[in-house]
Amino acid sequence: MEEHQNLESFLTWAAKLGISDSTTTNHPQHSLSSSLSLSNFPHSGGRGLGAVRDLKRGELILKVPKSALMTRDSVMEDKKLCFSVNNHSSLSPTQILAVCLLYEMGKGKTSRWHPYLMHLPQSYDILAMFGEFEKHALQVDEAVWVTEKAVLKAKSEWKEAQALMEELKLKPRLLTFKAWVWAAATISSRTLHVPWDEAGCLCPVGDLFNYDAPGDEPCSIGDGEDLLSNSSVHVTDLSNGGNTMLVDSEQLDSHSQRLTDGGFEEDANAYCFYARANYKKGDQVLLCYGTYTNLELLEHYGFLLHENPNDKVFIPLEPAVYSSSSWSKESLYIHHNGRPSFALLAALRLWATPQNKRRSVGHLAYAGSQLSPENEIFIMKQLSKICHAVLHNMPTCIDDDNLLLNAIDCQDFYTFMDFTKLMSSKDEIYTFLEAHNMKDAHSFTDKILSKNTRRCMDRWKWAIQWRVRYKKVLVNCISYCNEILDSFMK
Ligand SMILES: C[S@@+](CC[C@H](N)C(=O)[O-])C[C@H]1O[C@@H](n2cnc3c(N)ncnc32)[C@H](O)[C@@H]1O
Repeated sequence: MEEHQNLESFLTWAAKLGISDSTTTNHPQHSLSSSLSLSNFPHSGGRGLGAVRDLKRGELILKVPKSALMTRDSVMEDKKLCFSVNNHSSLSPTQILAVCLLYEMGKGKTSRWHPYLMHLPQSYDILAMFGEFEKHALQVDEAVWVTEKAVLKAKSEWKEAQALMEELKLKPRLLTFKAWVWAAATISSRTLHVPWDEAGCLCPVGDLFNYDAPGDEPCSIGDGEDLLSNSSVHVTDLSNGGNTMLVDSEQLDSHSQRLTDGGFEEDANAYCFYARANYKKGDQVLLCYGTYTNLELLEHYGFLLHENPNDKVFIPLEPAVYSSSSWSKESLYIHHNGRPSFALLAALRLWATPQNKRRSVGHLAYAGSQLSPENEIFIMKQLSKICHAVLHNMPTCIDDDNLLLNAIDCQDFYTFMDFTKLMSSKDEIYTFLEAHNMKDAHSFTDKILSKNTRRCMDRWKWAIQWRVRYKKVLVNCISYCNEILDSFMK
């Protein structure tokens, strides 16, 4: 009830700032009055925006005036903050935005954005906050390494910003690493790209759209993988570790040739959001924040997609594969459907060609052509062998992972243990039970209801879901190789 009232006052506050989903120019009392409504979508993002009527692709559905956006500039209209920030020029734009956010939080009810700040999540499940145990549950070195790097980065950025935060006399609870992680996660998962600030902006109401991957919409440019990855114009400056939600060039509506997602429009002096598809009344209205692999989604947003057309799986390759062609390491991967990337196929074909013949067939390999049946058979066997080896070296198999996912959903100790008994490898589950002091029915029942344990289990679940997707891609790649090999036998 209280939450509902808070929500109402947030949307009334938003309407006063001119945030509106209405296409007419009258000033509604409530920012969501004619196109969208706030709803819960338990299987795709939780809180999100739904269509209150049928929406047409390309239709303007939400407008957030510049004056309502929370940016470094708008927060730094506060003279004291501005003065102090100017003495700390070595901090990055994202670090400064994090300080601005914590500074505004410290103002409590006197903050201009108080109703908005009250609606931000209180905690996040972003990869950087996965604990030691869940990190290892990822099982893939590359993924564990990404997590470790994210934690180290957050720690060093927090330390660098300490002097400024102390100078601003932030309350002790806002000076903690926990508070910093909260601010960094808010920025990582909610900022939108703006052309004038690489840290991006926080956009009240506009940041309630949940994510849809590019590539699924009706007029996408097919699955011309390498073409597609180049056509994604990331407007954000990722070199700064910034991670603003953005719009891809491939989302240009083929009919109207205008963006079907959103962006800041100078003419309107507002952030404008457009329907990216036709929606029926009641559907969730989604936004594409960019092109992400599942690991990147976990790292920056704390979720993954079971069907992610942009997922990529990297496998260990011999150094000679990397040096056999000029393709970058990042382009040598396996697609979500198990197909090797264009570059991986070409690099393998050249690698399997005797060095003195590579020059003469290079043009064919770079054009994506097979070089000979023998060459193709050899590389398919090699690729399949690598995938088998990676799968074999993982501590658990997909069946065990699925049993583990079922066990994690259990609230009852005995059902939990029934699933465990079916697993061939039980180490992970015992380590978890031990670490959380849940080894018998009594302590299990006690702990399973605690918020902290539930959160740890939810994160553990994300980690397992990620590695299941990873393994499935490898299994699909093996099937792909077998299909090609079979076609040569006919
Ligand atoms: C910009 S916010 C979207 C609104 C958010 N659901 C809220 O309650 O404020 C982005 C966050 O929403 C969640 N999210 C967005 N899209 C999702 C999806 N397709 N599946 C699961 N979670 C999603 C993730 O937690 C992500 O970090």
